[in-house]
Amino acid sequence: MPSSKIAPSVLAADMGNLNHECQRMMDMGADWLHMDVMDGHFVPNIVLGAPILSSISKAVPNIFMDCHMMVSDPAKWVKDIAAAGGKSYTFHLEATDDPMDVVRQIKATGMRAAVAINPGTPSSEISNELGNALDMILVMTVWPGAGGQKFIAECMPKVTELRARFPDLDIEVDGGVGPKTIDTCADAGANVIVAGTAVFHAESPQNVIHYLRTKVDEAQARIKLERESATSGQGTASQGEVESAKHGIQHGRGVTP
Ligand SMILES: O=C(CO)[C@@H](O)[C@H](O)COP(=O)(O)O
Repeated sequence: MPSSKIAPSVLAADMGNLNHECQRMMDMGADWLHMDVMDGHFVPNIVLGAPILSSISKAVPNIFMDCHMMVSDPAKWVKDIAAAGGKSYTFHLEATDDPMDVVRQIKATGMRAAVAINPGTPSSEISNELGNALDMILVMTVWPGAGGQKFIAECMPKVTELRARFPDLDIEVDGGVGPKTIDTCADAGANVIVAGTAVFHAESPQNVIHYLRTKVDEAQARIKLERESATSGQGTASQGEVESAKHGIQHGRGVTP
């Protein structure tokens, strides 16, 4: 069962104080920091880049930079982002005709490899061969390019389909995700949660991070139970079993946060 990971999106941070903002989120319990890199071509905006990421990785110990590359030429930036301290490299399926080659180049640097799909791209575009070569799939729940947009709930069936096909893969959602939309994401099977506005602009980012994590852990326990019931031929897990799985989480048993 993939563990929950909460990744505040730095796009919503105070851009003049990035080192401090990243450290603040680490102190508040973030697992990863989601770094949106935009080239002004794949999307209309220009944000971040390897020199800035390098500076952050030197200033913030133990940071895990989850780099979301909204760029037209994904292979071009692989080595630079790795050298800057990137730990995970997500490129857009829409930006390349040869995703397997980009994955190979990412893996050669030691980074984790991930593919993102836009709201208009069906999950069937991710072949089994590609999915099995990845560490993570990112299902965009807004059109990429800006923070603070409205969550597109119609993307959720893609998360459900991908979770069924790749039970152990990290599946990330990004865009308009926060306390009001986490249930639908978690129930569909997402375990990596990117949240920009909802976390950085919260009165208590710590509480929001904790809430998002709890919702994912509960849903993952339920999904696991349902999968086990289905494979053991016992049918669907009873409501009592689901409740007891949740209880285990609330009391810190059985599930690693
Ligand atoms: O990649 C993107 C937007 O292109 C996201 O990472 C946003 O930055 C998420 O921001 P919120 O919708 O959570 O404010």
